[in-house]
Amino acid sequence: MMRPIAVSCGEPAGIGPEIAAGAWAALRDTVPILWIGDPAHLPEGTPWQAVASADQAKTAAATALPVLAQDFGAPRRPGTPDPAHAPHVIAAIEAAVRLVDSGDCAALCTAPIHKQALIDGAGFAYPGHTEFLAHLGGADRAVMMLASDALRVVPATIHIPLAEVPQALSARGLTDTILITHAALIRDFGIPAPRMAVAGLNPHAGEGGKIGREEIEMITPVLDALRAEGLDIAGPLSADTMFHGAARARYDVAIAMYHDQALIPIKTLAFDEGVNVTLGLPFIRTSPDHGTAFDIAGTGTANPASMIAALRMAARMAEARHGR
Ligand SMILES: NC(=O)C1=CN([C@@H]2O[C@H](COP(=O)(O)OP(=O)(O)OC[C@H]3O[C@@H](n4cnc5c(N)ncnc54)[C@H](O)[C@@H]3O)[C@@H](O)[C@H]2O)C=CC1
Ligand SMILES: NCC(=O)COP(=O)(O)O
Repeated sequence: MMRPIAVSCGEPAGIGPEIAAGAWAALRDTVPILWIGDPAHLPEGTPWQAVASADQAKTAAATALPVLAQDFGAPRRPGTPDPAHAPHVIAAIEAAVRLVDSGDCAALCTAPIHKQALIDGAGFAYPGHTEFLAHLGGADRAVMMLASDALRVVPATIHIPLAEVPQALSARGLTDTILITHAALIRDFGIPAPRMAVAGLNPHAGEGGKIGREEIEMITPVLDALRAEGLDIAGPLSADTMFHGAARARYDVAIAMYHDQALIPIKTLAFDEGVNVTLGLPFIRTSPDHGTAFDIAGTGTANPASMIAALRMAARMAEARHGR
C-alpha cells in the first residue's frame, strides 16, 4: 500500500474532524491517511489509534483512523473557535509539511482553517494555506487551482480585497501563474498539451478598451508572449460567457483574474466534489473546496465528499510523481 497522506486537522470548531473521520471510513482500504490533531476533537465513536510514525499509520489504517496526537489543551466547541487552539492548528500544518518533506508521507491534505480565527488567535501572517505552504516549502509563488471533472480554475490573485485586484495584477505574476499551471497540468494531471483559457478583468474583457484597459495594456501582451513560446492559450475572454458547457469543452483550465471570478463557477458546478490543489510547491497539497462550515459543525451532517475527492486526487498525484 502507498505511503499515507498527512491530513492536518484544520479548525477544530469547524467540520474538519468530522470530514476526516468520514473520509477515513470511505478510504480505509485504498488511501491510508495520518490525521494530525487532537483526538478528543474527533466525533464521538470514531475508531482512532495513536501512532508514532507514518509506517505505523499504514498498518493501523484498515481498522482505525491513525492519529499523530497533539494536545490542544481545550475541547472543541462546534461553531465557536477557541483562540487557544490557533497555534496548535498552525503547528498541525507544520507537522504535516515535515512529514511530506521527509518523504514519510506521500502528500498533504489540509482540512479547512478559519482565517480570522488564526489571525485573532495566533497573529497568523498569511491569507491562507496557499501562501503559508509556499513559505514553508520555500516556493517563490504558489498557485491555487480548484479542480473537478467539470472544470479546473485558477485565480491569478487570491485572498485580497476586490479593490486591490487591478494593482495586484502584473505581467510577471500572470506569466508565472500561467507557466506554473501549464507545468502542473502536464506533470500532475497527465495532459500533454494543455489548452488554457484566460479571462479578462473587466466586463466583456474590456470591450476594446471602452470598459477598462487592463486587457489591452497587460493581459493581451502576456498571452501573446506565451503563445509565441508555443502555449495554447485563448483570451482574454469575457468571464461571463466562458463557463457554459460548450465553452468549457474548449479548454483544460480557466485562468481567472480574481478569487470569485474563478471560484463561483466551480463551486456552482461541483461544490461536493471540487478539490483545491496548490501548484508550484515542492510537495503535493490538496484540500476540500469548502470551508469550516460553522453553521453545521457538530451536527453530523457534513458531507465528506470533497475531502474524499481531495485525498483521492492527492493519492493519484503521488502515484504519478513517485509511483506510490
Ligand atoms: N482550505 C481552507 O482552509 C478554506 C477555508 N475557508 C474558510 O472557511 C470559513 C467559512 O467560509 P464560508 O464562506 O462560510 O464557506 P463554507 O464552505 O465553510 O460554507 C458555505 C456553506 O456551505 C456549507 N458546507 C460547506 N462544506 C460543507 C460540507 N462538507 N457538507 C455540507 N455542507 C457544507 C456550509 O454549511 C455553508 O452553508 C472562512 O473562514 C474561510 O476563510 C474557506 C474555503 C477553504
Ligand atoms: N477560497 C479558497 C480558500 O479559502 C482556500 O484557501 P487556502 O487556505 O487553500 O489558501
